[in-house]
Amino acid sequence: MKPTIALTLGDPAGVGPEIVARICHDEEVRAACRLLVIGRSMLLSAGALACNLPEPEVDMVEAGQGAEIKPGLPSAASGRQAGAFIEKACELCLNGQAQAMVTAPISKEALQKGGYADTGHTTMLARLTGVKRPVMMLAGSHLKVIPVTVHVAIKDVPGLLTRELIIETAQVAMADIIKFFGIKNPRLAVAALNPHAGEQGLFGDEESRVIEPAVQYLREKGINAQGPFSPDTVFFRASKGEFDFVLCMYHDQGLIPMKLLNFYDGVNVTLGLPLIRTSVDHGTAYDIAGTGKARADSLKSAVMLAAKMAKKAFPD
Ligand SMILES: NC(=O)c1ccc[n+]([C@@H]2O[C@H](COP(=O)([O-])OP(=O)(O)OC[C@H]3O[C@@H](n4cnc5c(N)ncnc54)[C@H](O)[C@@H]3O)[C@@H](O)[C@H]2O)c1
Ligand SMILES: N[C@H](C(=O)O)[C@H](O)COP(=O)(O)O
Repeated sequence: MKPTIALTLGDPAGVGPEIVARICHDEEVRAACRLLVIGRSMLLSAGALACNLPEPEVDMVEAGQGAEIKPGLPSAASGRQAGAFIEKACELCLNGQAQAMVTAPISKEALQKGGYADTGHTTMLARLTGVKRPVMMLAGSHLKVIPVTVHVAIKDVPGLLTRELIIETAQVAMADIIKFFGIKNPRLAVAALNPHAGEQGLFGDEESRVIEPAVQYLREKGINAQGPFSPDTVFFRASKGEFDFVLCMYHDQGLIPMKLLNFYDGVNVTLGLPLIRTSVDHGTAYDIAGTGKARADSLKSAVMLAAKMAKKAFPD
């Protein structure tokens, strides 16, 4: 049976309604899964109109309160709706009405203006499902990266990086990667924090103090982790096939190379949840919202991957 995918519209002031409308007309997507769009039908219609597409014929679950939304203008109301769509999709996955959820982009600022304390989907879904350590993975055909610290100020990164956090992040990620992606012994490269991996302590000691002991522990536990490697070359090496995944010490360390190589078809996957969630790798693109210019490739990759993961988790 085709898995049902709960697909949220994202922040309604962003490009979400447009890319969702595009996906609803995609034959390959329709063959791989049953889409269940979560949002407001008026928004989906407006997205289709902006893209010059016919009204999508798709199952829909109405969620959120009605509000006046203007493309390109995020607000408390758009954030509130975006949050309600995520809550509904999560609920449908937890009660078995959907086998996976895929999210169109939201703005963390609008979400917070809308009354949510979360810093994005990842932390919101962790809160809703009672998970302590959700793990973000950005997966592209050339590069797959897993940041250890995520939406935090750069000045806070060294203080947040602990041996335990690195170990837990890697263990959660590897467990789900083995389960969903069928890779038996994933080759995990661990990036250093400092230039040239600290150059033997000349430029910082996080490598010897925190990262090396974590890698050592992971290896003792049977995880094929290597490093810490110089951040300036480890992504090149991984992109050429030497490693399957790179564990990164902070958000931009991993997401810059990943988006540079895979912006249009990259997928954001949340690991460690009791449900399957994938998302686009791009943001709300307010600068082009309402113009019909947004590409739906990343959303298509996210839906196709979610369908594949759901088939693995819920075989016929
Ligand atoms: N999955 C998510 O929910 C997610 C992911 C990343 C960023 N965000 C949020 O999005 C907001 C805006 O972030 P940003 O401006 O840094 O990044 P962005 O990805 O929204 O935009 C960066 C540039 O890429 C272009 N772009 C983005 N998506 C595109 C698409 N599908 N087709 C064509 N061009 C596209 C935009 O027009 C813009 O020029 C922020 O609030 C951020 O937190 C959300
Ligand atoms: N760091 C993610 C990215 O750039 O793709 C992103 O902001 C989305 O985060 P959530 O999945 O937590 O909303």
